[in-house]
Amino acid sequence: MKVATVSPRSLGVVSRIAYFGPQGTFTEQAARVLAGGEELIPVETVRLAMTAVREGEADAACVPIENSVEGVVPTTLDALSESTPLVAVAETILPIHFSVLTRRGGGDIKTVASHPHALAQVREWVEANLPDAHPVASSSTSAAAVGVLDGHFDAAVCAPVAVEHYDLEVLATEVADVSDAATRFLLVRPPGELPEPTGADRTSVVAAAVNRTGTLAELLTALADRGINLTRLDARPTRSNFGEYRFFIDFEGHVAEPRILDALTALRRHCRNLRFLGSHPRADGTRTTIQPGAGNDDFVDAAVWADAVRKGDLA
Ligand SMILES: O=C(O)C(=O)C[C@]1(C(=O)O)C=C[C@@H](O)C=C1
Repeated sequence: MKVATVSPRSLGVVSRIAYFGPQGTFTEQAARVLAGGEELIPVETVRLAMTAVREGEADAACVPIENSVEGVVPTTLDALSESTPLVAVAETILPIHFSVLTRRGGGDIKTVASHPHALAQVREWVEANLPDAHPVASSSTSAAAVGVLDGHFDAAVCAPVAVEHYDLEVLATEVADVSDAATRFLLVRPPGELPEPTGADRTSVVAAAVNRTGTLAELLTALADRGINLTRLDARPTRSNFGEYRFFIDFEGHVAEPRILDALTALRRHCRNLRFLGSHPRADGTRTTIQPGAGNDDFVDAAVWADAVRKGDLA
């Protein structure tokens, strides 16, 4: 994955950013990239970071959304689809490699703790280098460091900056089973003014489709028919009825474009519920692919033609 960052163009009034902490997480670094001079507020979980925004204690939240090795962060998807809507206004992608931290002068390493996404990215390293250590899940990489300080675990798999916050010893650096691993982070806030389209944008929705034959195919066809390229598709259970799913769909383009607006209205017709999760510039800068006949001008021309036909000016 190409790694780059994008400054949010249109953040409006954002002065307090809640982030998935505590201090020293990768998410804190992402928040620093996205924030500029804003006040950063560490919060224990992804859901609580979004709750802080929903309850007005923060103006925006920085949360991890997907990792190139371990995939999507399920708690982020679930928290985005529940309660009052939040929309993503910016994203950044960070390269991910870890440091392994232990207590100063600590003895045998029997437990190694971290966020499940982090443990999944260092499984081979742990098997090879700490064969007697049990992996233990913690709420975040920094929470694992706190756990080592408190004597709950023997080692923590952390972001390299964690050592600046926690008085621990560095056992290893540059730890990663996949050397070019990366995680994408979002800045989310309540619906309002959206960032300007740049030609290299991403739009996200969560769709609760009607439970009958072919509905997912209908959603995907609505996008394919308009020449819109998908960048991610995930399903999460609705939690209410066994076997019922919500589909999280990311695609190229911005809601300010006629072709994207046309696609959204088509998706809306096929869904029990459709939530818009934002349009913002892509961190990797990849420009939107436009298929022949599916450009914004094509959509505008076609709408003008249809309107003229409706008015009896054309046939
Ligand atoms: O615990 C952290 O440091 C985080 O920021 C979370 C998180 C994740 O959710 O994937 C972020 C990046 C890494 O991939 C590992 C953990």
